[in-house]
Amino acid sequence: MKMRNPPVNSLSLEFLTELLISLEKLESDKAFHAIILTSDCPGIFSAGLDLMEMCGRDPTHYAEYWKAVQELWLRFYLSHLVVISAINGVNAAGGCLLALSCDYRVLADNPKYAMGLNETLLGIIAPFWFKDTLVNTVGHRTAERALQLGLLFPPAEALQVGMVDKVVPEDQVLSAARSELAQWLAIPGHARQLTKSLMRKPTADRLLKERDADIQNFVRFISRDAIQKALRVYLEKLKQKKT
Ligand SMILES: CC/C=C\C/C=C\CCCC/C=C/C(=O)SCCNC(=O)CCNC(=O)[C@H](O)C(C)(C)COP(=O)(O)OP(=O)(O)OC[C@H]1O[C@@H](n2cnc3c(N)ncnc32)[C@H](O)[C@@H]1OP(=O)(O)O
Repeated sequence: MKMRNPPVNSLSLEFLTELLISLEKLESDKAFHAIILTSDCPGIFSAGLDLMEMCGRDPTHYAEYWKAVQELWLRFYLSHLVVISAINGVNAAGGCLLALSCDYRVLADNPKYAMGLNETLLGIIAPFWFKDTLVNTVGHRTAERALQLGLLFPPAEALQVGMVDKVVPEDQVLSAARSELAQWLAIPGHARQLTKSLMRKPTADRLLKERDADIQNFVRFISRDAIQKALRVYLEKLKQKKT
């Protein structure tokens, strides 16, 4: 699955919906057993959630957007398919969450390709299920420091803290993902799927039990004047980089 939403693969409502539909199609076709998730945007895996969806819109839109973000995470996190990410670019926040929801992560060795949950740098907060997904991957202490400081880890550090499983030269990222896949596909499917569910269901269940409350929290939080201002300032900084 090659993500293509130029220029930065930001996860707009339309793009989230496309990803969700593609994933559902693959999952319902018995011929498919695995997905390699990668990007078609040079140097960028994903810039994360689309800030334009969270800025200057009305509460109904925020609720619809957040429901789609939840849906995509639940679907990826609990997918019965083997999902491996071949991370071939910088990967921030919501994009990093997608990669963390995969079964295995290969990252291209380029110091520009940092990844992490950098929400605090924007003046916003990673929700509990983003946090839980990171804790499940790198452990509590590393997650606490990474989340508070909004750290984006370059490849060597991402590997060292366990945020990715392998770092390879840029031109080998897809072939490394394919080689890894062979090992996962050699395991009897039902045993691997049930084990994945055993490991992940408690984390997913927490959101499933509190989905509506989580949407309401998001809408309340994102609608605050101070948060809207912080997001506008951040977007402005991104645009000013060019001048
Ligand atoms: C109580 C709590 C309850 C609930 C929680 C509440 C709320 C918070 C939850 C929210 C969780 C949020 C998750 C997120 O994912 S937020 C997004 C974080 N992403 C980032 O910080 C990345 C920002 N982007 C960049 O750093 C760079 O763009 C990047 C990816 C390094 C690429 O750099 P470059 O190639 O130089 O490209 P540009 O910066 O020039 O960008 C091109 C173009 O794209 C626009 N853009 C970039 N990122 C985004 C984005 N995430 N959304 C929308 N648009 C984006 C950028 O502004 C440029 O636009 P232009 O019009 O100038 O061409």
